[in-house]
Amino acid sequence: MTGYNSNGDVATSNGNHNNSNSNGTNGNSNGHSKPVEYTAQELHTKQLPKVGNFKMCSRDCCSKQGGANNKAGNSCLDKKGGGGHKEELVVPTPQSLLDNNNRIQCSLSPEEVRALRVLNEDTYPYEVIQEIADFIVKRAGIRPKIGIICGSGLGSLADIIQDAKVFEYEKIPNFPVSTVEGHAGKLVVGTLEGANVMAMQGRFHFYEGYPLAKCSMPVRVMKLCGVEYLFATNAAGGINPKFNVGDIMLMHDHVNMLGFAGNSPLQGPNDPRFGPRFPALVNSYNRDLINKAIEIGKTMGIESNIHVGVYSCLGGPTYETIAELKALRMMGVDAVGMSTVHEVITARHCDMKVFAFSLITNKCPIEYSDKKDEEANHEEVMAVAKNRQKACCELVSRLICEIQKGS
Ligand SMILES: O=P(O)(O)O[C@@H]1C[C@H](O)[C@@H](CO)O1
Ligand SMILES: Nc1nc2[nH]cnc2c(=O)[nH]1
Repeated sequence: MTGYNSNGDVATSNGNHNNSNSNGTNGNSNGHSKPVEYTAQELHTKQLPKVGNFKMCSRDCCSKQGGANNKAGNSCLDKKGGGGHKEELVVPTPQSLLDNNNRIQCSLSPEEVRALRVLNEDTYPYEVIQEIADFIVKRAGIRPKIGIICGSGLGSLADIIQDAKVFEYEKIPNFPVSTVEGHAGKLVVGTLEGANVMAMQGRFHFYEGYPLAKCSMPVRVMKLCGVEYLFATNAAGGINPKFNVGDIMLMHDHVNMLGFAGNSPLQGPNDPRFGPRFPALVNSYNRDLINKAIEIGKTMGIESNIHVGVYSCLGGPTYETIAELKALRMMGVDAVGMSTVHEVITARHCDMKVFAFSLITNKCPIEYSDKKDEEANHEEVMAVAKNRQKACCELVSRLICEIQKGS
């Protein structure tokens, strides 16, 4: 189980379950095999053994032996030979964790309980975010000024960072894990064009099962690390008929479809140390940076591939129906995706300057058709992103260079 000591070092997170025996169990004295220990992150991911390997230990079975309260150690598991479940990893049922007074038998340390609580809460307390930021800054040895979130297939934006210190999400205490192809799950801290930067190679999406506050929690980590500018990038479908595959749309506004449905990364109690209860979102996208990016596009000779437009985030993971795409177009949306908006809201809430762009990876159809090749798919999204990574990297680094010149 993950815990971390006062130095902020991860105590146990190497994925080795040293306490386990060859069955993957580590029997304890109350008659139940204590399951192999997992880090908080592992509990949340696919790394757990298949359920097929488990044998559930029922209350009936164990109550004959004294149940979870049986301190004598003579449960079904401990029987040598006949009758016991010894051959298989046994996971206690919820009922079997209760003692005779229906109280939960719990042998977790306070750190383990805290890690599990953080894992299960929708929002992160300020103190936990501060701890994550301290963990990163201490190990990176620098305070980043610019935060970059790499969109699907755009992880190479982080590969151009110099003197990079790389943190796997799984090794950062209380950090979620990336589950989507094209999102490596690494935080890269270093320098770019002389600026201290940190980049997320992999973001968190609502459709992965994370609540929005968790999806955008790293933006708050960035803030507490010292980040002033957020660069958010994404792969998106082009709804504006003038957009072509491979074009770049600089975001100047968004339509928050998840917000229309009553979902916000700022839901829940507001912590004024981050920002106000009711933040305004007009002028969320920094005009100065948009204008600079347009100028950079001209000098790169790609002005005809650069647009300024409105992005909308849907929950995903499905791509849109024709009726949805028509509705979005009527609302003034130019490009549609499954991310970024909640990150921008979180960044504006804590007063970061925001620059964001969409790489148009597919043209969204607006007429019904039987043509399979007009349907969006993630392989195409990734392939287009790979093709355009050079232009995206150049745009980002030249814009950072401009920021550096002005500071
Ligand atoms: O993380 P982004 O928004 O770049 O990824 C987009 C949206 C989905 O995650 C995926 C669909 O292909 O690409
Ligand atoms: N929602 C959505 N996300 C995308 N990401 C890349 N392309 C698309 C798309 O067409 N729709």
